[in-house]
Amino acid sequence: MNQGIILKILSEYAYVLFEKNLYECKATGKVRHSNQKPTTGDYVNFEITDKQNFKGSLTEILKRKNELYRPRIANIDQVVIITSLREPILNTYTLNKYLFFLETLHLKPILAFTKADLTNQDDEEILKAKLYKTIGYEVYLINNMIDTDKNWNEFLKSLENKTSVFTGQTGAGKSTTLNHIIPNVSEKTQEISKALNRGKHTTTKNELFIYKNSLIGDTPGFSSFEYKEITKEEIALSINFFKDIKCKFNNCLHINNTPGCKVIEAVKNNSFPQFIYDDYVKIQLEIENQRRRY
Ligand SMILES: Nc1nc2c(ncn2[C@@H]2O[C@H](COP(=O)(O)OP(=O)(O)OP(=O)(O)O)[C@@H](O)[C@H]2O)c(=O)[nH]1
Ligand SMILES: [Zn+2]
Repeated sequence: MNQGIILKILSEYAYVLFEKNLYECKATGKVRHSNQKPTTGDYVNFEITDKQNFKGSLTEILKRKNELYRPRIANIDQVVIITSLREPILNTYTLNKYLFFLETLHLKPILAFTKADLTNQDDEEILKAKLYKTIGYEVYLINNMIDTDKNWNEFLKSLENKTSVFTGQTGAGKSTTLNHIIPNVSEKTQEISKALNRGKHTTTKNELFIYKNSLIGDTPGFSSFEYKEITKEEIALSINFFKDIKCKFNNCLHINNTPGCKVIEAVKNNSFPQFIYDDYVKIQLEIENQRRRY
């Protein structure tokens, strides 16, 4: 019995990483009949059935610590939200939407701002990006046009020994950043596929790539937010920086000028960024309007 991790699923096969090799595994009846479907990121027990051709059979899916549904990836340590500072210009509303969504799922967000080379130090976008640091997030300003610099090395460090998933808007630089971390990532994947005799490499939308002791998943972004299942209260209660402000009202949504609300006070006396608060209010309204439609 061996323990490995599923890097991708293609038709009825799960590709399991074990001791630096990828094994093409089929699920045994026991797994097929359980109500758990093998998922990218799953830790699994499997038996090697053909050592030479790297084939095996899955015998058990181990308990998941968490799971994203779109894309389907399990056991995520952190989600890197990739946002461009320029081209397209910083859109904090989309960023904050991702951020709040992750907080309600209790997934750790990391903020990577790309295209730093297209900005100047005192640009509004840079100042905004840096404000996220002051409210407790890990923030990295990235330039993919040069090989490496201090910021880049720090960003790489944040990925060590973890399973990270990249997400972000179209054009933000997800693929470029992944290729910067793992040069020729698609060719490398192809080599593994060749060893498995599967001829042509097929990419899937939820695949984990290997970087040293880490795994990284590039996703097309949470294409549609599942805000439908999230309540206004859940968001208000999940956001870590609001927890730190400690509003004295238990079920406060921190909106509508609620008298005595500590969050609103923090915004008024500039100890909390106004632009993030404004996006928060917008998102709360959006959820309210969504509800009305049902
Ligand atoms: N100047 C500059 N351009 C960058 C940087 N990072 C990415 N780009 C460019 O931004 C464009 C979009 O990058 P992609 O990596 O394709 O973006 P993506 O997020 O994968 O986009 P989708 O595949 O549509 O989701 C490309 O032309 C990249 O060369 C950067 O740090 N600086
Ligand atoms: Zn409040």
